[in-house]
Amino acid sequence: MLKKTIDITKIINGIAASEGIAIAKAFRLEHAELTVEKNSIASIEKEVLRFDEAVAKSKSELETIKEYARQELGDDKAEIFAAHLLVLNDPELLGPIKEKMKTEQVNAEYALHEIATMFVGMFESMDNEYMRERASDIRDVTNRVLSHLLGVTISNPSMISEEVVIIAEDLTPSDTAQLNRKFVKGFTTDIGGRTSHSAIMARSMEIPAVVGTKTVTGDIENGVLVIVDGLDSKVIVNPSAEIVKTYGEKKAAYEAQKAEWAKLVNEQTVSVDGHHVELAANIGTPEDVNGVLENGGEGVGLYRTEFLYMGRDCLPTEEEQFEAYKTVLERMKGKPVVVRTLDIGGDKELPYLELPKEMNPFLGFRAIRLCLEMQDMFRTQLRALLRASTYGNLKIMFPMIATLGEFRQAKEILLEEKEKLQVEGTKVSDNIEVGMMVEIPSSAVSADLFAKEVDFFSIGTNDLIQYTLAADRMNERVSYLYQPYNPAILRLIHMVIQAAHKEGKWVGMCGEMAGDEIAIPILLGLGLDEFSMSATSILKARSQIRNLSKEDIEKHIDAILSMSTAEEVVSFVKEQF
Ligand SMILES: C=C(OP(=O)(O)O)C(=O)O
Ligand SMILES: [Mg+2]
Repeated sequence: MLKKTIDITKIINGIAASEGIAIAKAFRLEHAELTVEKNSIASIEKEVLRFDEAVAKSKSELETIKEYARQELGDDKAEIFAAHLLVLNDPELLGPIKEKMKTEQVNAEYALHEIATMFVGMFESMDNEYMRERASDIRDVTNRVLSHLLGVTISNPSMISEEVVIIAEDLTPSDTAQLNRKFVKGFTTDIGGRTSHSAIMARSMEIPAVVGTKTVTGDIENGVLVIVDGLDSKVIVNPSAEIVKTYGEKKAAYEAQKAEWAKLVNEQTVSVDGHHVELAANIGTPEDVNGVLENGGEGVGLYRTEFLYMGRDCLPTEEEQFEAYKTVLERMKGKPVVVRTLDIGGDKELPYLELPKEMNPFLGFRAIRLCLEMQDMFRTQLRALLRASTYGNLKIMFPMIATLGEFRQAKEILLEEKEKLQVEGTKVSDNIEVGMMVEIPSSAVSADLFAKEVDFFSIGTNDLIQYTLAADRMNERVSYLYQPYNPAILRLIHMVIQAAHKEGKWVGMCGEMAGDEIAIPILLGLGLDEFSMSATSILKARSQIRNLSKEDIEKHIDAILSMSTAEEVVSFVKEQF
């Protein structure tokens, strides 16, 4: 409900979900009130039929939206609706609803609402962001069925035919897929985070978006002028003519800059003084390769394979995994693809493994520790990888290596599976590099020992920072300690690169720090060989590196490594480079 009319300029802060600036009139996307009452039913057969009809209508609508999404957004985005259709075919959801109708003699709306609320609550309470996001899928699908039962029309954002900024509590995946880029210039929501479906889709559609503002629907009326600043995480309501002018300039400058970056799509990443580094992308699914190619990625620096294992109720088979790895390798056409073996645990749970709850999951039974114990699962993944290795330039890396013993054991298992495959007559590439993530301080400190045995390192700063400063990467209350430029982190990175180069090995970085504007000059100066980041950051990073001189930065490296605080490092980099 709208709280008040605003006619003065107001700035609302949120989370930048998609870069860029949008200036247009507000369009409130309101979802119809779906009020559910509990009634007793005389003829259960008729009520079940009414429910089945509502499900059928919802399916047919979803088929239409899926087709629209396929044409406008591509196959991978249309897959979301294929997933919604699966929900509507899922006996684990439909069964309990019908059961409730029958046993309690209640109306379909009530039974649907009760069971859906139970499932949504269950997913939302999971300690895992990916699973929590699935709650919104279930809510989306079941609301569609409910609207048919209640005879209420739900909003249809594809009908928008003038330039607008969408204001919504949240955008469901079906809302987002229906957005026409020609008219929808940006959007802003009360809830959501950077990894919600709507945020991911906004980035792939390149629609500027600020999510998680908490208040936009309470603060913005239809038709009011709104600026969505997806560069600085702000929404400006009722801007003055002067602010509109300033933002018009900021938007033009950003677009001109993007057009400049786009010219670099087929260029090499070479510094002013001729030093080449590789800019690679982090991916989670084979579909993500589209973004890597569109943004001129020189390789895949981190394929997070755990997504293959998530959002399902059993382990993926060797064949399923083989197909996924083969697709990525083939589509990258001989460019390096670093596949990380299963990194489950911590914030990434697999409910079907039914592992006991731990006091400190980030310090617990996760990643390589789990794989070395659950060897059947690990060997299946390694076999799929080895079989796929002949389709491209595969490199395998193990996550969360704390001791040399773990690396040796993991490599040993890999070699055993390779030998078995060869005995069976299956071809396996002979040039697979085997490396490890450096994300635990023990491996960074002892990098000289590891460097003798690995083919490469990839520094995982997301975890390395949390373990070095003992600050949970998910806990906002200790986020002040999550400091990429802390002297301890820079010194560890320096040690790892020095140790690897001494043994003639290459070093990459696949933590978020690799795509960070402040970190890039320092990492270049420290000698990092490969920077792996989200695909949409590649062109910007390439442009930055092409304007830096490695030799120049090297002259300042000792000074940077001697600085006492992260703040000192930041102001020095801003001033110098
Ligand atoms: C890249 C990393 O791995 P993840 O974010 O998947 O833990 C890291 O820890 O830096
Ligand atoms: Mg990690």
